[in-house]
Formats: sequence, structure tokens, C-alpha cells
Amino acid sequence: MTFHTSLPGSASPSFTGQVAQPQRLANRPPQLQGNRVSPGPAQPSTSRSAPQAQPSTPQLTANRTRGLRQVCQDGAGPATMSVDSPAVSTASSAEEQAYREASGQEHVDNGTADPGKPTTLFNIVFVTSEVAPWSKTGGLGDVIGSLPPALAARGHRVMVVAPRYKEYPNTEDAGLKVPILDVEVGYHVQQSKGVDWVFVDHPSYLRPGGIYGDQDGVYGDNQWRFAVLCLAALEAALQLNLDGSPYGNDCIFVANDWHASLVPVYLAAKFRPGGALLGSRSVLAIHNLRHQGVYPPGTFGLLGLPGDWYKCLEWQYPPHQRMGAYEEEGRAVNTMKGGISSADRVVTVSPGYAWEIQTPEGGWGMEHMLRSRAYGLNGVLNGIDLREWNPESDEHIYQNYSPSNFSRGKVANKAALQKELGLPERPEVPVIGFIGRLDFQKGADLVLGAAKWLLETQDVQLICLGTGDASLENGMRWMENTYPDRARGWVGFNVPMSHKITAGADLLLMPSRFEPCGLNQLYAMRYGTVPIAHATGGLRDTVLPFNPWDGTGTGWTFSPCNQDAFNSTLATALDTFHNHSDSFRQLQERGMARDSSWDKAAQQYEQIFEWASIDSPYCN
Ligand SMILES: Nc1ncnc2c1ncn2[C@@H]1O[C@H](COP(=O)(O)OP(=O)(O)O[C@H]2O[C@H](CO)[C@@H](O)[C@H](O)[C@H]2O)[C@@H](O)[C@H]1O
Repeated sequence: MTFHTSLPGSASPSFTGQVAQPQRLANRPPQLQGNRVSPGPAQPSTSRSAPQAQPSTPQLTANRTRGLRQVCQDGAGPATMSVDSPAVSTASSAEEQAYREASGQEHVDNGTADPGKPTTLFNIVFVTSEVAPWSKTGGLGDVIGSLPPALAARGHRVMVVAPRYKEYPNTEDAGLKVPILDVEVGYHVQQSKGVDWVFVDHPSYLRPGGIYGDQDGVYGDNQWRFAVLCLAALEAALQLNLDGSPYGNDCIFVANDWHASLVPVYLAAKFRPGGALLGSRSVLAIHNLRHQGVYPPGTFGLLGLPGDWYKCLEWQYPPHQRMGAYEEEGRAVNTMKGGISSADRVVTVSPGYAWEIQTPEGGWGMEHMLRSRAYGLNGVLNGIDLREWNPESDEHIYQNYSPSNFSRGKVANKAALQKELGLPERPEVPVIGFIGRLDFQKGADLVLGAAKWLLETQDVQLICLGTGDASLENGMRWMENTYPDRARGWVGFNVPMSHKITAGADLLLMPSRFEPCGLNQLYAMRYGTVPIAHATGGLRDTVLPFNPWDGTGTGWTFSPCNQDAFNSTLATALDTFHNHSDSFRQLQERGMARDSSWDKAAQQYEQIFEWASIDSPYCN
């Protein structure tokens, strides 16, 4: 069921910014055929609200402005691109190279990136509950820490808006206060890697516990806290002066997961009807559909939305899914549903997951709605931060190594890892790693389920790092206590240790029941560690199954996701490790050669932004 409505004419806008004259996007090619755009006449690229003078980071801004002008003057190249084979013109001036280096786009250096530039430059505003390195509980933080710089390096003006959970060093108070939902928020800003990192300041974010909760459970006001974030991000685009000007009315808002899912709703329900952000479009980026931000119906009144928008968020659980948590016959408000219903486009983090979420098995109840939006739904495979995850320069690992000469480095890292964790230093023993949230999704129970067979009948060492469900944490403690010379179960969240395991292990386990993309398998392959993964979502898209007959593949995949299939695949991998060392080394080499840079993904996002800006708003 799709919520696609004419907006109520009477809805009064609640934005507080000074609203500039509504601007339509100039020179928009009009033809649209399904998901593709027919190339119109060649158009000069449009730059929206290009940053002006008075830069606080002169070098980056100067280069960025030069980049914008250059594209506008070029005016050449196709007006549109295919998401599969981005068509871009080439440019490789020394200045541009210097800018890319300054903004951390190391992949330009290694010769794998397409040096082309986009035909249209966008003002892009990412809205997110977490962003590495400032706040991270999982892969969302990683992605938002690295995709925006990749887009900025391609010339776009990019802002990331996240809560200010702590007093972050090297950020400045922007001096702007905005009233939102009966409170007042402020903004702290840092400019680095070509991106404006904006942290919304409100006491509800500055808590001693974690991002989403503390030892007593999740915070009761999360829905409201993240509604404030969404409104603060929309206001930031209009009001926050960065490099001398706000981003303005023509932005692409990328709303990440349920925490930011009210961005499309507010844009469609409050801002556009009030004449603000008229040229803006919203893209809902789904990193994990399982978490939807579902709350009792009465909480709708806290969100400051016009009453006739209730249906956009309305949700009713079927009888068999009611947990007694919601009164009124399973009725609830579902934040993610609001985003899916009102976003101009929807994107998820792998093509495989884009398909899965349209099925009853992967849709978590949203499959019908997502199927009805299939023409505006794309899957773009995540990249990784090649600087943060680089065995040649990783400062967390014991010894750096390169793809061309990795054997000695892997051996050294394995020995040091064994030593640090108090395991016997035995180079011939396969070290098997697992890193991840201990929950239903990640299949940590399958790892524990394999432990007895693995640790009693195979000569291996098993090292697990994770935190989450108490019973699984206890399972890891049981494993370590039962097999003290073969297993370690590190309960906690420890980034340096995750790097050390990735570098020191021979095999990495990812028996996820579902996995929208997965990053650990990408990190593992880059470090010459061979993944064993359930063939689902992004894991199936990225781990190519080893084929001993033609010598292809970068790991092992298994399906269905059960203990037998997992154990027997593990046995196959161990056999290859012990008895076919050449094949194993070639698997490592192919994994290390895989291009996991963000540049291809950034070009695909550009195409989606292009489509979003060409279409009229989904809710109009
Ligand atoms: N105990 C621990 N200590 C240290 N580091 C730890 C850790 N546990 C996890 N991590 C780190 O957190 C990240 C988790 O990445 P995943 O891709 O597994 O993300 P997650 O499921 O959170 O996110 C969702 O979003 C991402 C991004 O889109 C998708 O890849 C994914 O499929 C989807 O479920 C990795 O960097 C990992 O190393």
C-alpha cells in the first residue's frame, strides 16, 4: 500500500528559517522512462547554491569552487548516466588530484578509481543517527563516515547532520539557535575531508549512556530525539551559513534508516507546502529494514505533523505479530513506513538486499509497499574507507603488509594476535575470526553452535569479538572457559581489536541470517582473510564462491542458513587451508585485489540523485 497524496492545502509550515524565493531546478531534462532518463539535449550542468566566498578552510573551498565552475563551463557530456555504467567525462588536473588527496580520496592514488566527474553537482545533506569516527555502533556509522567524503571529492557540496552525543574536539559552535518541537537546538560544525560535519546540540543527545540506550534499555524518547534531528537537518539546510551561504532550497536529503525517516515526511508535509525547500528531494537509504522505529499511536502527536498525515505513519500489526506492546488492536506509528511512503526515492545498500526487501522473507512487513515503489528503489553496494582499512598503513595492526607481499605480514599479525590473546603461537593452525553484533541477524548462535565440533575435533583457534544479547555474550564466555587454549570470546566493542582480528585471522565467519550489505567481509578480503558467509543480501553480492575447477572466487558461501550447511562449509574451507595451500593463497590474492572503493558507489548515488531531481516530488 502506498501513501501518495495531495497535500492538505491548509497545513501551516512550521519551519522557522528565512525562506528564499522558491527555485525550480534549472534546465531539468524532462523525459522519464521508468527508472531511466532519456538523454535530453546536452545541458550545462547545474550547480545549486554553490558556496561563496569567505571560506573557513580556504584551500578546500577554493578548489571546490573551482571544480563547480569548471563543470559549469564544460557543459559537455551526457545529461544523464546509467547507474550500471556511469558515463562521465574525464579530468585529471593536478589541482583536482591535489584536492582529492587533501580530502582523503586515497583510491585515486591507487589507479582504480574512475577520474571522471559528475555532470550535475548537488547540495547533499545526509541525516544520520551515527557517523564514524564521532559515533559508531555498527556499519551505518562507517558508511556515513566515508560515503560523503567520496561525494565531496567529486565536487558536490556535502553536509552530514548527526546528533552531538558528546563534546567533540575540533568542532565550532555555529552560533545558530533554532526552535524545534518546543525546544531550541544549536549546531556545532567541523569541516574536513571536503564535508561539512554538523552536530545538532540538544541536552537529550548529551547523555552518559550509549547512543540509543543505557544499561536500563533503549531510551524512551528516541522517537522524539530523532524527530528533532530530522527537523534540525532540514532547518540546517536553510539557515546554517557555511562558507558564507546556506545550502538553500535545492538539496538532496539522504535520510538514513528509521532514525532519519521523518525527513521525507517533514519535507513533504511541512516544508514544501509552506514554500520552503521546494527544489529539494529526499532519498531514504535503508541500511537495515528490521529496525523500523515503531511506537504507540498516541506518540504521533509529539511529532508536530499535520493530523491528516497520521495515515502516512499508521501501521497495524497482524494478530500473530502482536506482542501486547501496543494497545488498540496492534495499531502503531511506524517511522520507517512514513519514510518509505513519502521519500522521493528509496535506496538500499546492495542490489541483493533491494530484491530481498520486496519479499515476505526480507520485507519485515514492508514488502508490499516496497514492491509498489519498485520503480524508485535501487540497491547500491557499499564501499569501504580505504584509508581506515588499509593493511599497508593500518595503525591498529601489529605489522603492515601489502597485497604484493602479504604472506609474511599475515604470519606476523597472526603470531602477535595469538600472543596478545594468550593463545599458543602456532603458525600452522588456522585462526578463525568472528566480529559483530551478537544478535539474531548476525548468526552468532551458529558460531557458538559450531564451537563444540570445531574446537573438539579440528585443530583450530576461534576468536570472537562482539557485544549484544546477554545469552550470546554468556555463550562466548562459556566457549572461552571451556576451550582456554583454543578459543577467545571478547565481549565488548573494540575497534583496534577488530582490526587486529581482521589482519591476524585466516578465515572470517559471517553466518548472518540476513545482511543488507555487510562490511566485515569487505574488510577481511582487503586484509587477505577469507570470508565464509551465508549467501544472503550483500554477502551474496560481494563474496564470490570459490570454484576449485576454474580457480575463481573470493570465499565460501553457504545456503540454507542452518548449522549443517555452516559446519560443512567450514570443513571444506579448513580442508583447503590444510591441504591446498596454493588454492588458499590464490583466494587471498583475489580477495585483496577486489575494488571496494567508494567511487563506483558514489557515481551510482549521483545517478539516483539525478533521477530524484528530475522527477516531480513523490508526494505532491
Ligand atoms: N564488537 C565490535 N567491536 C568493534 N567493532 C565492531 C564490533 N561489532 C561490530 N563492529 C564493527 O561495526 C561494523 C559493523 O558493520 P556491519 O556491516 O556488520 O553493520 P551493521 O549490521 O551494524 O549495519 C547495517 O548497515 C551496514 C551499512 O550499510 C550494512 O553493511 C549492514 O549489512 C547492515 O546490517 C563493522 O565496522 C564492524 O567491524
